[in-house]
Amino acid sequence: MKKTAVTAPTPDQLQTVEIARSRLIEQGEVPSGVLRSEIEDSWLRSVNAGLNCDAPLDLENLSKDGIDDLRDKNRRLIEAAHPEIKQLVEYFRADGGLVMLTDESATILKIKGETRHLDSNTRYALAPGAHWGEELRGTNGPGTAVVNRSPLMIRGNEHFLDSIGYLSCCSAPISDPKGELLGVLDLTSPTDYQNLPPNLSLVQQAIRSIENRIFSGQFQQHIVLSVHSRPEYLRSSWQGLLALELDGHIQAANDQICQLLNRKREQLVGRNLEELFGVRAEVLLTDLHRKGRGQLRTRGGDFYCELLHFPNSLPTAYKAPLKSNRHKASPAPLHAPPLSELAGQDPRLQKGVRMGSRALSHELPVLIQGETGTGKEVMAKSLHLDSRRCRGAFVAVNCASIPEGLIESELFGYREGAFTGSRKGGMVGRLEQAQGGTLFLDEIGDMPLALQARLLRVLQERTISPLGGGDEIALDIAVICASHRDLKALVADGLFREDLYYRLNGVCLRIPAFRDRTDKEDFIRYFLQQLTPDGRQIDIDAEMMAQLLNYHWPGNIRQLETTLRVAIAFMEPDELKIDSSHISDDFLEELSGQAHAMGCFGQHQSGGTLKTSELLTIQQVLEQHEGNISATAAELGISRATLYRKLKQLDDA
Ligand SMILES: Nc1ncnc2c1ncn2[C@@H]1O[C@H](COP(=O)(O)OP(=O)(O)OP(=O)(O)O)[C@@H](O)[C@H]1O
Repeated sequence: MKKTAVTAPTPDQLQTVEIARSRLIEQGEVPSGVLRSEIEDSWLRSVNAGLNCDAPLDLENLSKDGIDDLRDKNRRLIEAAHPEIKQLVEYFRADGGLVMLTDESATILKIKGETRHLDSNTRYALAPGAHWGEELRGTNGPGTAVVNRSPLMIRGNEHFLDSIGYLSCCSAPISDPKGELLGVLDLTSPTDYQNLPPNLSLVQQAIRSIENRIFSGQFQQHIVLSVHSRPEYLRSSWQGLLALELDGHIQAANDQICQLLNRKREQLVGRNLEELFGVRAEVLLTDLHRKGRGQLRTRGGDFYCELLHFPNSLPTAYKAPLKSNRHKASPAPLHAPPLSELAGQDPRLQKGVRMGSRALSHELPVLIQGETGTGKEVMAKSLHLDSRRCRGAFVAVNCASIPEGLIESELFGYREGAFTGSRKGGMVGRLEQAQGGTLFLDEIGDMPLALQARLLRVLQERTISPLGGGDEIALDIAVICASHRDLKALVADGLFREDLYYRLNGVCLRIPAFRDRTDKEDFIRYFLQQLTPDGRQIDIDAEMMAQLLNYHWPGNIRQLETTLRVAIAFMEPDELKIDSSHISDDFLEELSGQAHAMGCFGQHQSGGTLKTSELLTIQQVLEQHEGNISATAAELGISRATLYRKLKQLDDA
């Protein structure tokens, strides 16, 4: 998106527009060099299109069927823009703001906000299905933004038509990941010149969030990285985005990353990560899975990056064993291994899934605890598919990733007036979406305290009343929660409500860290088979297997998955055994580094490899948290006292 410098007009400038307008009306010509250049160009185009300033507004809008077709065609855009439109409408309601979304030809798809100040002709012309192309309505926010392909504001009588001279617009184009125009977001309000520049910034920020959402949605089958030169902007609306193939080829880049790297999109797309940043994809991915954050180096400076999305890895072979009629009534097919396969041969996991399954059948909530990447969400899905609610929806909510201000409406929904079947103007919350099925609250430890009280009430009373009032709805859902943080420790620190903890904790399942599973070798072979796309029978060389079994896997199954997928990708079609040539140098170094460390520890310790690997993990997590004891203890799921005790062992070792 091009940058635009905008300021509020001075009284002189406003008078200049008046004079230019008189010239246009009286002499039929646009004076040169008097108006802002984008307005002058647009007025000229309007005159050349044969328009007059007093042309009528009440042109024919699209029929209802036409509007439905248009909305169908633009469904992805409408859904992606929904949260920002809602926020802007709420923010500007008191100022008489109207927020509209148009398609790429400036036809209105959606318009929300205050219309009381509009005259009836304008109200008719500002409705879904009305076309605001510049050739029809002259200079106007959406129409001119479509022509200019850049954000702009149009102040009062800079509009070409006299009849809308009492309005001002802030408009900005929305583009897809290839840079193609999708539509325009526009904020129209009664003329208030002083506030226009900040309003335009808000619209531009909303556009960035919408484009990022479209980007992530479109590249579900790819690796998506969030990139920025400053870590605090990762995962924000300012983030740069790159979509990659597993081998590091860049499939798409958003506007922000082009600006950050000072490159055109075509200089990024189609090239390999290694060419641009000197790092191979598998090395970066290993790093990202291990540390959560990586670095990309360029001559112009270093950039931080985080993994936003890794493609859903469960291949078809993995999805097959589910009973055939389970998904019939599900809103979307859900894939997860059957409980027996999920538990493998590990007795603790086997007991865990038995208890979880029993708890759900007795309508008890299930709490799943385990380090990141151990498979908490997979376990929740498998439990759901094994339960009597398997035909209902499985609705997952990540409490850590929804902004605090939105989590309440996301969970409980809201309504405009009472609900009838149509949900116009309202939103069905995630709790209600899970009706008849299972609600999975991931990272429950990150839920804000105020909302914890509301959730507790819902779980006790089994009813919800969406924001905005209306009838209560009786809930028939199973609830599974998960957290990698030790909820008991959070309760002790006053960060999690004790009553909610006991309410959620019908049964607590602890998924062991991968390093602690007793069936590691079997699982690695089983998983390898599931991940091999073409059904080849791939095996692992004995030395390599020994190293994998000794490794401490801080990223657990998620990290194992990346390692295996990368290894498979680097095998020649006729190769059938994974050895060190298929593993990145970086990871090999880490594997052998650990082997060395294990050897050293082994000489001094009688506790054996489990103990050693535990200490190594502690050391690593401690480093990640820069020595912060509380954070390390929370991540490891142990108390601070236990951590101190274990650190003493580390010193003694
Ligand atoms: N038993 C399993 N079989 C196959 N794949 C699994 C299994 N467990 C986990 N995975 C894979 O490992 C990855 C991480 O799993 P999942 O997201 O369920 O972990 P998590 O514990 O919920 O992680 P986080 O705490 O980071 O949210 C996923 O890609 C998932 O497909």
